[in-house]
Amino acid sequence: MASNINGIWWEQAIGKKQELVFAGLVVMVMTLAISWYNKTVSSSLPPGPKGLPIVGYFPFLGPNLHHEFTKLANRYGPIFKLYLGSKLHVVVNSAELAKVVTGEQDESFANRDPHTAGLAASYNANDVAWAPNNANRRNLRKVLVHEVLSNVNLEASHSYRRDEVRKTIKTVYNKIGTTVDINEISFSTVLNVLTNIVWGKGLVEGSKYVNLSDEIRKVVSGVVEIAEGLNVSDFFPTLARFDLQGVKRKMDNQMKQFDRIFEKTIGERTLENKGQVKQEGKKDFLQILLELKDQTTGPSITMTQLKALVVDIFLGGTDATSAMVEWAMTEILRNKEVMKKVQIELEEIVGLDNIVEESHIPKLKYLDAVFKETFRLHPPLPFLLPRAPNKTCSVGGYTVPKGSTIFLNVWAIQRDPKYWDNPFEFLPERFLNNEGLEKWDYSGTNPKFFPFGSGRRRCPGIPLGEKMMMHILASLMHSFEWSLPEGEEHDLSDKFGIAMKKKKPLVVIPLRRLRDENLYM
Ligand code: HEM
Repeated sequence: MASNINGIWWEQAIGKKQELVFAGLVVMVMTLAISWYNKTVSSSLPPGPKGLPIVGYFPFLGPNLHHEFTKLANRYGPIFKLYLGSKLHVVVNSAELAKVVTGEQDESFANRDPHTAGLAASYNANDVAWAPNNANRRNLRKVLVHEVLSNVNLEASHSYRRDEVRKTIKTVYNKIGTTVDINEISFSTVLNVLTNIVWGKGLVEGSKYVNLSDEIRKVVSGVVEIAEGLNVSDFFPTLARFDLQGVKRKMDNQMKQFDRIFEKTIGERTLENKGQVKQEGKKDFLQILLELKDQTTGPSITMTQLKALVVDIFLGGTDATSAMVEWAMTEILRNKEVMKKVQIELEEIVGLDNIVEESHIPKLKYLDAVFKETFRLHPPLPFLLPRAPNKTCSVGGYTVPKGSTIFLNVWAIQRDPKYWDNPFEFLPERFLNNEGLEKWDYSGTNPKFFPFGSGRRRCPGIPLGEKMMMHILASLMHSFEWSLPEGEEHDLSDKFGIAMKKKKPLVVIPLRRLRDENLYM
């Protein structure tokens, strides 16, 4: 019995030993596999600067990320990586590789990884800009492009844009001889245009007309200010739930203000619509969206998507459009030859006894080239909106892991001497002379020039943005002569943000240009 027990014990001991050896072998193989994986995968990651433990490359970066990344591109080449906190970022700096990301592999790269502020400002990515590339987003984008921003709707809403531009010209006329902040007046004009296009006549509370633009201006400015701040949680996702800097809390508060405006306007409109037969013809965006929400056949949207889409329109439309008017005007005023050509074109196409109408815009070829050259040198989103691949991909022979943050450095590409002669000179003619040889438009099909993005995530607001910025700038240049206050000089310094703006705002003095005073009324 004892020997039997001993035998069993021995067999068990041998069995245990074999298990231990086996377990040891498994651990060894796994360790080797992990180290092999780490070695091969990390060595196949793009090159890039080494950072510090935990914080990564953060401490070495200045506030103007587009300048910093372009310096790194000169050192590490067309694609480089860097860790910011614990997150891997990959920066693409050549037209060839941008084409791979937004063309050949666009489907994999068409996702976003929204930061805390973006998520809170988009009703949890229920919008177009921050949503992952799923069926909901594709449906909503179709609604935005084909239903809301269709040619017919844009045409139907042209009087809103005309009225607001006329009001701005009148305001500037009343300030003749004094200073005008170009970004400020452009931002107001765009915001008023968008408020009118979205809400039509606005809101009547009791018997009082409520000016929605003022309320929306406060919220849009608040949202932009919060989103522009650096949020540590975005770079250390494990800390996100603590909301250390209160970014989520502050953004949620701003969004409550948006929501309050929505509740009031949607409530009032729903009451108005009750019992009314659906009207065809001129409708504001709110009406179009409410009808889609109630639609039982064809494309439809939820109430949350409706609100998120309206927020996208305000946030996407205002800052970038007004920044572009300011940059373009700065470049015109500091390049006397360009200014002369812009004025001659306006005299020929519009005439000094007339005001600029939207119908003139397609004929203003030189001004169009001025805008393109301005977009080349001062793209308002120098890295577009960051993307995040939904699977591990290979770009330029390097591994780009799933979920990493991708910056497409359009700022560097559009100034690269490899693609552009005299890249730092402001030469609108380059967009005219090459006609027929190269396609220059905002569609993103030319990988050397894609300030509105490219591929599935390209900006859907191009037709509206283009109409607004051309109309505002053409009207300002046609109606007034402009000069800097005495002793001031033009300054091209920029400041990275939601939209890249001038560091020093363009503040200039208008003088009357048109003969007939009535044209300013
Ligand atoms: C001059 C004015 C504008 C500029 C420079 C601009 C620029 C951009 C850029 C660079 C992107 C990112 C594209 C990418 O990641 O590939 C974008 C996306 C977007 N823009 Fe614009 N935009 C302008 C006007 C507008 C307007 C007027 C609207 C709305 C009516 C709008 C709505 C959007 C939306 C919803 C997205 C997200 C698209 C997506 O992720 O699928 N933008 N815009």
